[in-house]
Amino acid sequence: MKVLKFGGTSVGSAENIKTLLRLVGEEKQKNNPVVVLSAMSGVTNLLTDMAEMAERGEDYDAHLKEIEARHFAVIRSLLPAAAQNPVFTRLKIFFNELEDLLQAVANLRELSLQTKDQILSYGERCSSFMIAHIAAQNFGNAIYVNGAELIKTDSNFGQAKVDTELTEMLIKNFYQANKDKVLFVTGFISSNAAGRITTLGRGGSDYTAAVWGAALNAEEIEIWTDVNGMMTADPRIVKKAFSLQELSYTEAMELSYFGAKVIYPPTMIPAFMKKIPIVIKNTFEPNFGGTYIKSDVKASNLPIKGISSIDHISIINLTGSGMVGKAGFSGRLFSLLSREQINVVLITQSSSEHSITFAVKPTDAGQAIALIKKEFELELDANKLALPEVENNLAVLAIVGENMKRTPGMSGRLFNALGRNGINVRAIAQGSSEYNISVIISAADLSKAVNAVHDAFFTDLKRTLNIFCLGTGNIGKTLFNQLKEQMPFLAANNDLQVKVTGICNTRKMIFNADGLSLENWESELSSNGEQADLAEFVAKMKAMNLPNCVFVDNTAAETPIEFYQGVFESSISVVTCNKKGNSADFAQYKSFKDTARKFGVDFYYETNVGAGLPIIRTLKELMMSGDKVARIEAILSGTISYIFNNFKGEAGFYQTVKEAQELGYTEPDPRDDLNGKDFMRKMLILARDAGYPLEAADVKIDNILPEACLNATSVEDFYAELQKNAAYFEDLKNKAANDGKVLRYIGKLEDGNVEISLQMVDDSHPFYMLSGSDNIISFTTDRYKSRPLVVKGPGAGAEVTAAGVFADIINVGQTT
Ligand SMILES: NC(=O)C1=CN([C@@H]2O[C@H](COP(=O)(O)OP(=O)(O)OC[C@H]3O[C@@H](n4cnc5c(N)ncnc54)[C@H](O)[C@@H]3O)[C@@H](O)[C@H]2O)C=CC1
Ligand SMILES: N[C@@H](CC=O)C(=O)O
Ligand code: NA
Repeated sequence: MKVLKFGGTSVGSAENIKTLLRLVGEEKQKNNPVVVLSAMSGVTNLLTDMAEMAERGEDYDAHLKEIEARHFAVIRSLLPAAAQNPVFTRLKIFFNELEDLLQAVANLRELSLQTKDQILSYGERCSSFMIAHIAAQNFGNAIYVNGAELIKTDSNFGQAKVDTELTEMLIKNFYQANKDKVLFVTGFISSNAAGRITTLGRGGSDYTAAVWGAALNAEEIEIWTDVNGMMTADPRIVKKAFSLQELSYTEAMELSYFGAKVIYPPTMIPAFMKKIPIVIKNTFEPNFGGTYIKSDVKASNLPIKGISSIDHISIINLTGSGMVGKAGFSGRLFSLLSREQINVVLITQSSSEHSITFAVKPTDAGQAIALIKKEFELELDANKLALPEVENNLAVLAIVGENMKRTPGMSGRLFNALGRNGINVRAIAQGSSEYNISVIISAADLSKAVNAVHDAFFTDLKRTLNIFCLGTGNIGKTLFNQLKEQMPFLAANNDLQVKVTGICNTRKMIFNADGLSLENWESELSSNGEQADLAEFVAKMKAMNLPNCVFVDNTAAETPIEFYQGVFESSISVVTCNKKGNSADFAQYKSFKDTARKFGVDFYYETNVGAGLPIIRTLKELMMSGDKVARIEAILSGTISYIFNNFKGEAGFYQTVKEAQELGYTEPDPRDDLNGKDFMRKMLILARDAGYPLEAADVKIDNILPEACLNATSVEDFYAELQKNAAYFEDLKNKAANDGKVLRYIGKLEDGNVEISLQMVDDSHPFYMLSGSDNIISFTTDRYKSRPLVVKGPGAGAEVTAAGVFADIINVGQTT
């Protein structure tokens, strides 16, 4: 025999009641179930409001009418006319009684807990009476049971404690006498020895089901609700949360205690005592198999079962020598709070015993402080205790699961996820059972924290990276195309989901926490984007407070650089192809690196040198493993490389530069390539990464341009000067060709000195054979002494650059 409990939504409308009756009908084919019912959804709230309105002398009539109307609509829709009358009559009696009670409250302007319980009881009594009668029409042997008469409690109105022995006897006897019937029992309500109505606490209908299940040794207690059982996290916060198949009673208790409202925590106790499985099912999702809460849970490979949270909490800190070695101190403190019904959510105590921190609901904090001041007046006066301090706007996040006990590294994983996302932990508690680690954090960080922690533990799911991208030009656009094409690959092979959560260029900016569409981002940005404002963009990115964020700079501008520092300080990683950041002052370069390290985030800029070629990475790995760079020789301007590889025969210099620009090799301003500045930046960054604290002025640059070209004040003028100076370039070309040589613009770092020079090299030179926009770099190091380590390949162009940015983004993903 099973006990089936249906919650408010499941009894909330005629349509849903039909579904409920079908489910009960199916169960009845096997055995007559006991059916426990809640009030129709929203009715308990209406009753509470009405009681309080009456107490304040306000008019509650509209609420009463609404309750009546909702029940009567169901009766009219689900009962044939001939069968309606007795139900109408009984419900009208209920409503009259309710009105009398409310009138009494209004007259006295006083609402005791006892009266309130009496008022609330009509929610379950009306729904159960009505549904029992509808069921009787469908399958004959259904009866209404006022559960309040069978569940006996103490007189703690509002949260009564069950007299288990007496209750079990009453339930057993009643069931024995009515075995041939389907019982439709009111949830939530009970009565004390004097027969006055008591209630079992909000959510108490689940508890009623468990009490019945335990009394009758039911085969199962089914809790039918409107969600897919218990999930790994609150699905409103974590989109990727998934339903759990199995949980132990303790795990379910811990998860539901901290937030997950799916089941009322005390429900677990009667079920646990008798080892009766609880199954949570979804009335509206017949294909959902249910969450089983039971004792013989299969071994699971999930490191934790879930993350639960409470979003509003205050903490109270007590410090002082008065606590040291005083065995009775915490006893006095917590019995005082419990006596006054202040629920302590979590406690931590420092090992020096100098301080105790505990968490309470914000509404209890003031009273707790007042009580402490009174109780510890002597200690406070003697300065043995400092005045208690309250901190508000906090939240609790807890990871829960029995596997934690067996697996080392769980707390490391939790704190790493929090730390990388810049979430400050105010207090920590681990239950001695090791089923739960709880942290107190700022309420504003809760959503980010739960998502980050979910990603860190449920690694079989796709991890999410949220990227905020500056620049939609040559590189930015290509990156979006590559991301769009590679999404399925990333999902399948890297378990990674990259969401573009913000885009900004010089004109417009747009945001979407769920990810912007990569199909039509351009039209979205131009039609729905707001006016661009970089400071706003960065501020909004921070305010969105998403986990695992990356700030991607695909511009060639100086202004974004000003924001890097603050971005790192907000625990957001930076990926940039913009060389201007790392090639400005050395102090700034160093500060970026130090700040990223301090805040535990990444700073990747592989494309600063040689576009997607693995140059920065290679140098970093050499340095990290203790190698020392003796010399670097390199061709690092893709543009100039292309020009010298194609400025041959009939080709003119001006045309070849134009081609390089059209192929996407040049900087947005091609003068930066031809005047050597871009190359200088790259050499400077390499030198710095190799350990030399150089400034731009330390790099010696050989000019390849005549004075007039260097002085051009616009790109147009520049091109005009190139044309005018054609003879100069022809001359260079011929000189090299006559000697059987080629022109090469080569950078060199040796003994901390950097120079870039124009050279003519013959075929004995290792840099002779290059084509297209090839870059080449040779590292001579302690380890690569007699034969250098060489990296060579296309070092400019939108595809290879965007691919390099893409790889840097993915790398951030690897370590989050
Ligand atoms: N072309 C290549 O082969 C390589 C390029 N790079 C770097 O890639 C970067 C981008 O180059 P391109 O895409 O060719 O430039 P682009 O001129 O085509 O695009 C630049 C984009 O940045 C935006 N932008 C400029 N200033 C901005 C600001 N203050 N706030 C927001 N957005 C701003 C512009 O609106 C535009 O969308 C440059 O820093 C370049 O050095 C790096 C390696 C190779
Ligand atoms: N304009 C640059 C592009 C890569 O950084 C170049 O020509 O090398
Ligand atoms: Na590179």
